[in-house]
Amino acid sequence: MDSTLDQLRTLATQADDAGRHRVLDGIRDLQLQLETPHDTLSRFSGLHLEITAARIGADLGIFKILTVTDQPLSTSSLAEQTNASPLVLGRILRYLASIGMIKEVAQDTFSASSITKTLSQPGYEGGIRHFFDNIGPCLQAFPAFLADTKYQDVTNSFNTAFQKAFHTNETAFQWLPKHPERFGPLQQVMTVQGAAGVPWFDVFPFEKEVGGFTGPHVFVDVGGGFGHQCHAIVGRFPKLLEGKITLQDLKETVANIPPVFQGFEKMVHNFFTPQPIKGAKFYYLRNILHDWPDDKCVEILRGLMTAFGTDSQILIDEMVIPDIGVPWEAVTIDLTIMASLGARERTVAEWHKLLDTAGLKALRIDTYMARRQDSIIQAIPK
Ligand SMILES: C[S@@+](CC[C@H](N)C(=O)[O-])C[C@H]1O[C@@H](n2cnc3c(N)ncnc32)[C@H](O)[C@@H]1O
Repeated sequence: MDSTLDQLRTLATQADDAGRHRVLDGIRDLQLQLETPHDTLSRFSGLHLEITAARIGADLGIFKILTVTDQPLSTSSLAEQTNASPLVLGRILRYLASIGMIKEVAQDTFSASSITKTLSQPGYEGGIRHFFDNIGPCLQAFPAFLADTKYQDVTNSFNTAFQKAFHTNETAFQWLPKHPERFGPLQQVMTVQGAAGVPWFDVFPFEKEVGGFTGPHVFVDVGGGFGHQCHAIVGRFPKLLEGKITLQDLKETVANIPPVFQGFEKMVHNFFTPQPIKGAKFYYLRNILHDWPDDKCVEILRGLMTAFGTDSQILIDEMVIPDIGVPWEAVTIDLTIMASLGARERTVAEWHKLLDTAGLKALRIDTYMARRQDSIIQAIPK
């Protein structure tokens, strides 16, 4: 048995990303096939608890303490550092160890696993808080929301499970910025979302497409969050981009950008108003259109087109989901944004239709992450 597991581990660690996922998917399928009804029920019983315990671990700073210390710590030492009762903490620690978030190395003694180290970083801690605090209540409200609305398509960002969960008439992106303890984690997790794998500008021929463009604005990251994409691309193409790259987002985002993200101008801009930077080469939208139903996407795209010069184009950085066999990560996001935003992930046909309605056409689609079909859609006027 151990040697079979070792073989699988070797196979996964030596494979490329697609191969590693094939191993992971195989293990997942096998696990489901081997489950008894009791196992299925046990798995269900832990679904909410896993993210709840992660949230408690993050609140107490357990992941950071174990990562920074980088050596085994006893429950009593962790209790002292966190001001938690050793009795409560001990039970939480043994649960976290049982699901691999930390490692149990001896009785009442714990150390950091690779997952602990991941969860100690701001982006992933943001993920814990975002999924627990923002997404959790939406998913709790989702079944009743769908029943109330007779299971009709959810295409109105003012009428989703979000409004039911948070007792508001505002959209998520109107309400969340007024609640920094919830909006900050959303922005943090965006900085690491899709961070694995090849950057998009290694696949899309960025340098060639800039060509002989001489205007003052090469790249505008519209709704770019904390500017992690601006930071990455100016680092790769400093000569092309220094002084010619701008991040735009809501004022609550721009005011809180961590200093680690730098090398670009910052501008407060609401993308439902006309674009103030005229004639840029690229207007870049990453994970923006998947947050909105079609009519709102058309508004955003048309707002950008008011600023177009002769060389301007829009780069849409999104999933292009297949018609069949959509990977579970992609459908997870699809249902999450349906519940919280009234939005959707789109197939290639749906992208073409959306662009056509806005008066655009796709010149090319470059897929840079095969598994989720994360792609750059290069769009120009029809
Ligand atoms: C899903 S996040 C994507 C962030 C970033 N582009 C990325 O891919 O990591 C959506 C972003 O849109 C911003 N946003 C939402 N409504 C906006 C608006 N009306 N104008 C400008 N930005 C907005 C949010 O603040 C957030 O940064």
